[in-house]
Amino acid sequence: MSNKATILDVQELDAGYGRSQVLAKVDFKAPATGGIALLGRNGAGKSTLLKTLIGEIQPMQGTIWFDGQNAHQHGTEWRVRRGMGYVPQEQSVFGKLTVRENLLLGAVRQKDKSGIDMVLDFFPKLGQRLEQTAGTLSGGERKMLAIGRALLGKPRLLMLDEPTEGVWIGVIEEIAERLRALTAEMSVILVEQHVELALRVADYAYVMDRGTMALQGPAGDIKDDPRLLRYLAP
Ligand SMILES: Nc1ncnc2c1ncn2[C@@H]1O[C@H](COP(=O)(O)OP(=O)(O)OP(=O)(O)O)[C@@H](O)[C@H]1O
Repeated sequence: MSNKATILDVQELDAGYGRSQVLAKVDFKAPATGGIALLGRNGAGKSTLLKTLIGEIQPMQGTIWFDGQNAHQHGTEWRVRRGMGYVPQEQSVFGKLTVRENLLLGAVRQKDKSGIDMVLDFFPKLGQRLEQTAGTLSGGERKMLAIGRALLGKPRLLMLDEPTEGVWIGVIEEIAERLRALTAEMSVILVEQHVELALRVADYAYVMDRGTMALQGPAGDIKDDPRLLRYLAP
């Protein structure tokens, strides 16, 4: 990785569910700005890693340094306040509330609501749907709304778990372009099944295999690495 300032530094992380260990000795870093792709076949441990980083899962071992502080002593709220943003894989919008109401909830801690205009500039499609309930949006629009809400928290590290899952190809490109733009301003960690797209958005990539980090390097190198296909094969 380049010598840009590091915002996230994960060392020898073990984590899992109850007694079942999923992650083993995971080392992972993210710079203050730039895109990181997190790849690997189904079940490799990508979502588990993001959930551990945001504090939904307590690590069994290892350290998570975020912004120079040991996040271990702190829960999800501290991490979000300190600048972590997280868009989970599962639906993360309120279906019965309108687009506007969903965004207002994302900005609830801010006195200044101008962040909402910034999100609408960023995803103009949402502006056309402001009074529509989120449950009536297309899959792609819902993903945009979830990303928009996360952006309202003014994250410095944005973690996205499969933001293009179930989204129509035309909208996938729009989301990818937006995420690429965000990498200039913040650290973006992207878990994706669309490998080619992820490697376009990201500058650097990690590939997981059965709970371990199997491969890492600049996105351009990983794209051409013959081992990539092996780690992605079902
Ligand atoms: N809540 C849970 N309780 C127990 N085991 C779980 C739980 N969630 C995930 N696992 C297991 O942890 C392992 C890693 O799952 P994880 O969701 O992190 O993989 P992933 O790489 O994100 O896969 P996908 O691409 O399918 O989302 C899998 O074996 C999975 O069955």
